[in-house]
Amino acid sequence: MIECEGLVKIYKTDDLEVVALQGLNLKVEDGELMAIIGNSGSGKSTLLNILGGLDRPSAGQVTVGPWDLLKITEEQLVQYKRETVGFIWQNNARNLLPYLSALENVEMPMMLSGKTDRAYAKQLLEWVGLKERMHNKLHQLSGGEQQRVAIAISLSNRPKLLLADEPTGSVDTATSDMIMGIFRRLNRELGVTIVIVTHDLSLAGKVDRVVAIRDGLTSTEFIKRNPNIIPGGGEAASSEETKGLQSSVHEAYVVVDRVGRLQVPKEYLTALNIKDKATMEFDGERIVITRPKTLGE
Ligand SMILES: Nc1ncnc2c1ncn2[C@@H]1O[C@H](COP(=O)(O)OP(=O)(O)OP(=O)(O)O)[C@@H](O)[C@H]1O
Repeated sequence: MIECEGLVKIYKTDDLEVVALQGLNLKVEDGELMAIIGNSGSGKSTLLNILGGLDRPSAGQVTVGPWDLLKITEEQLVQYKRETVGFIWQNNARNLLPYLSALENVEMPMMLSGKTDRAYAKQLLEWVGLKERMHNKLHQLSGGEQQRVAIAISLSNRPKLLLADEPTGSVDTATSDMIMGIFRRLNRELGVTIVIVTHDLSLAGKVDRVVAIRDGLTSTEFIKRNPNIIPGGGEAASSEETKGLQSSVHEAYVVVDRVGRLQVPKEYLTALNIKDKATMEFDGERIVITRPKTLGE
């Protein structure tokens, strides 16, 4: 579904250049329910905005299904956003129309693409648990309910890919669990590929795979353990921001890209006082990285 290779995004302001993504690699299979985690400023939203067609990449490769998002024309981008991808933000108020009912809100994007389907709109609201509230105006609904309307809206044009930026960021735990339950059901029953961006580690246990981003690069991957496999290993990629994921649920892997690059967690380097050089040895089974002994110590 998604393939990013060497994806670069540079934001240019008057006298400053920010490299938000610096050659990121990511592959997401059709029908996956996965999360991207990372600290503030790591590039998560930048990546999601690119995948959602809201922002243009600077270089590298990024494809979503048949669409090449680097080469896509403005016209095709409109079609892509309408047909392929659905988007959910943390704060959806700006995307909802308060003077319309929940049902009318869900029908709005259908109308814009000329395919109104009331029965499907109602079904979506039923799926998100708002069957009884569909005729209520938006302002009569709670924040959590509005968030669920937003999920229904994001699915109104039957997208194959759903992108969610901190979808549980401003709701309580019960609502957050409910939203994750809806995602899982949509994923299992409709086969929608879902990518969630979050800094909330507790969401991680509720998805099949987690990819950690650090400094605009994918650094670590956590894949749900097969319960039949006896736990062991998986310590290789732990770091401060992902420590909570070293649970019995996920197995951790450090991401090695096609040319053999990987990221060493900053705290490992600090602990060993490794700055710009290290010694690497292969002992037949392990690759051992140590502080260089010959460099002026
Ligand atoms: N429009 C922009 N112009 C300039 N710099 C930007 C812009 N958008 C993001 N950045 C910078 O790019 C980097 C990555 O930002 P991004 O919003 O993708 O991070 P994030 O991981 O989503 O963070 P958060 O969790 O705080 O939203 C940051 O250094 C940010 O300051």
